[in-house]
Amino acid sequence: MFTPNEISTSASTLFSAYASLAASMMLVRSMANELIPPQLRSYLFSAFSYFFTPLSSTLTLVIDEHCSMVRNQVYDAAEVYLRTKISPNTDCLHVSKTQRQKHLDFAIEKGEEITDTFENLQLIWRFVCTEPKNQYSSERRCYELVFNKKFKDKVFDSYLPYVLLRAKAILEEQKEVKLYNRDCPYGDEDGSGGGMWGSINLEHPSTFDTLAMDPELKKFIIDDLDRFVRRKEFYRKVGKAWKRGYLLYGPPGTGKSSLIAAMANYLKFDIYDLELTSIFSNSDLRRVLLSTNNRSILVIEDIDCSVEIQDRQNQGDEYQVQTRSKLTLSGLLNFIDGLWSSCGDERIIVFTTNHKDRLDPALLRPGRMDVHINMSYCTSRGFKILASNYLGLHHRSSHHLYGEIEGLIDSTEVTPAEVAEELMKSDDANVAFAGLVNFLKRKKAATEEVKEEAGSDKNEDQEAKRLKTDGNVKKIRIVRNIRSRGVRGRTRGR
Ligand SMILES: Nc1ncnc2c1ncn2[C@@H]1O[C@H](COP(=O)(O)OP(=O)(O)OP(=O)(O)O)[C@@H](O)[C@H]1O
Ligand SMILES: [Mg+2]
Repeated sequence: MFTPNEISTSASTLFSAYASLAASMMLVRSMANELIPPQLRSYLFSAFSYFFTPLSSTLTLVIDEHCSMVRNQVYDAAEVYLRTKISPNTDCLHVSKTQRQKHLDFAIEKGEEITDTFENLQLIWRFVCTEPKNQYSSERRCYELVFNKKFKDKVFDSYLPYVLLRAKAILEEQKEVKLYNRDCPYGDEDGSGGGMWGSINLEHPSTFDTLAMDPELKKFIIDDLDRFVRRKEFYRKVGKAWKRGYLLYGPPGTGKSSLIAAMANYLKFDIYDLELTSIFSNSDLRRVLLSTNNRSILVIEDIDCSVEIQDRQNQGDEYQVQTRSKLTLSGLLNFIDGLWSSCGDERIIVFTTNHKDRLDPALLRPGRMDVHINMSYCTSRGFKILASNYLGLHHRSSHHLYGEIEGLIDSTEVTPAEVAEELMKSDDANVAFAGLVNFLKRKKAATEEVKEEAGSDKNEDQEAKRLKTDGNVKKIRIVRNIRSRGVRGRTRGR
């Protein structure tokens, strides 16, 4: 133990030692200033600082907004990722929302810090903005990521890849599916200047849950889409372009367009709705298709009506010259194959038609449209989905007309669109179901009548053929007249 006297003596000794050290330092410094040239002096000073400053235990990564002229993906990912890490300690935030956005966007203010933890490792993110150097340059923005040096490898190998992946997933979740078409060729609604394609948000509410289809077919389509999106490496390995073609065929109102919307909503892929009648040449088509993005669905509706189907092989030279610059179906198919082979990833193309039998065989060739989907008339299994969605009736036992409707639907050619329309007529299940039963009965009767007429026409033709071979033309005319009068009479009488 020291006495107060001893403490005071030691303190004054220490103070005088420090004072003499400081005086000698000043002396050395003033001598150095006189003797050593300024450049050498500054070099010695930095070397001195290097050796005598305590070593920092932290490492700071600077993540700039741009690398050369292009955006830095790590910066963009950090911006998205950090939105989900805003803590109650954050003092200032930027908040924004454009007219088309469904959710609010947050961003931290310059100078703000966000703390993150990853597998017991603590990291600090700091948003830094530096004023432009002159009027020609712009503000420099970057994130600084600060952490303990000894975790450098973990940050590079695990944390940063994790941030990139998380940001991608967050963007996917938030993505608003867009519908592009060429009706407004002066840019999209965000004002981003799409040029060839204008876009609006796809507001189509169709999903696989709302689609009235046989459950097996629905499952097959979902599985096929899932397999397609996860097979990037497979396509690369086998040397095939990463694309998939679907041909949807069936009568109007069976849900072809609804299925396309459901696919887009499921995959979060944008839709490019291509009206081929607005394309006049192959070069036009090339320009338009090259300006579409990856992870999208290119849709060509009513393909049988869109392009004149020409068998080019059978045309003369003159014809070839005339049509060289025009768009033909085979030109379109060859181009799409070529385009996708050279650029573009994760592309889906969908053709729809009401008449599969009228399509060019080139389109149906194996390998061209990978999946052919028959969108058929409504079945009792499809009705189950509609009754559940429209009226909340999930079982046959939930309404006394349910069973009768199922029987009628399975024996009548009625589209899901027609059934849906009847179900929408009232919120009261009794009224809606009674209306549907009436509609189905009328439809069934009309269909049977048409079949009957077709059958009698067929018989008539067969008989006419027989009479013709007998050389009795007069008799043919008589038979025809009698038959047609008979049929008309029956029809009117109903
Ligand atoms: N399979 C279905 N499931 C649920 N709703 C359907 C289905 N099919 C049709 N609908 C209803 O009918 C409407 C019209 O259907 P959609 O436009 O999808 O038919 P489409 O097959 O594309 O007809 P088109 O050949 O005339 O283009 C849809 O908006 C939807 O309300
Ligand atoms: Mg359609």
